[in-house]
Amino acid sequence: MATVLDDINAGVREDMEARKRLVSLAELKDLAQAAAPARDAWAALGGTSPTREQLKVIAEIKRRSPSKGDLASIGDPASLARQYADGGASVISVLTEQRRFSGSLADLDAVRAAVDVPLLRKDFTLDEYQIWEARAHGADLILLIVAALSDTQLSDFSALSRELGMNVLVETHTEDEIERAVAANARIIGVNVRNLKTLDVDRSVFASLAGLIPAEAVVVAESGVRDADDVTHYAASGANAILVGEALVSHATPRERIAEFTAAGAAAIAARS
Ligand SMILES: O=C(O)c1ccccc1NCC(=O)[C@H](O)[C@H](O)COP(=O)(O)O
Repeated sequence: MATVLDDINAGVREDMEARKRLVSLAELKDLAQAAAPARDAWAALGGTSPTREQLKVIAEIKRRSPSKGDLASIGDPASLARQYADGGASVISVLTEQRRFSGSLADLDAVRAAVDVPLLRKDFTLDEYQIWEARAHGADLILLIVAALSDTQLSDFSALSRELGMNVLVETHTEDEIERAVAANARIIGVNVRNLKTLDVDRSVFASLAGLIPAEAVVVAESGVRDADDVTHYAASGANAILVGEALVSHATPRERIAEFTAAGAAAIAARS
């Protein structure tokens, strides 16, 4: 039986084929080569810090989702991105998937023009075309979901992203997926506590898997942050960064919310050492 992730990916493929008819790969390559160099998301997430005593926040621009429906209208993604940057977000994640999340590459362009913070193009990457597209639109980091890719795709897509100067967030949800991420030499590894095949959220998944990730990698806890207590739980369990969508887009003052999460994370990291 097809999973939620299979259905999403089928729509992503169809939409990508339509874009390919409008913008050829050759044109995208020209645009990517003309773009300003990618910003260093690895450093922004503390990858170069020997102590990693701060919890980094990846703040997501997310209008709707398969699990929750409409979250926020976000008429001006650039304005939201500026609030995220002012609050201290280390990376801004822009969901560009259209059918299920109401995102677009236009959102990525608007956010790129508004902030200097490294940007994650958050999409379901299934083809090298999307990697060129991400770079052409100013992304610095792309998402690879292990559950959706073969080992060959994982390593080929990672290699292409690196050639283009971008970093890769490799998303996992099981022990086996972490092994595959590590085998692909991933250095930013996310554990998504949302099972993308069923949409169940189980925050305990993070603590049970984080310890399997090598110490050199930046460890990202993805999804399910509701409040500072969840941040404390992830940071105490080994997170170097958190990826937060709903709790920011549905909050009246996302800037303050990010500062609150950063403080909660730093306190938990200090307590763990
Ligand atoms: O959010 C969903 O319902 C979803 C469903 C299927 C595939 C992916 C999905 N979300 C992508 C994400 O990973 C989240 O947007 C991200 O981790 C932030 O999650 P949250 O803070 O819980 O909004």
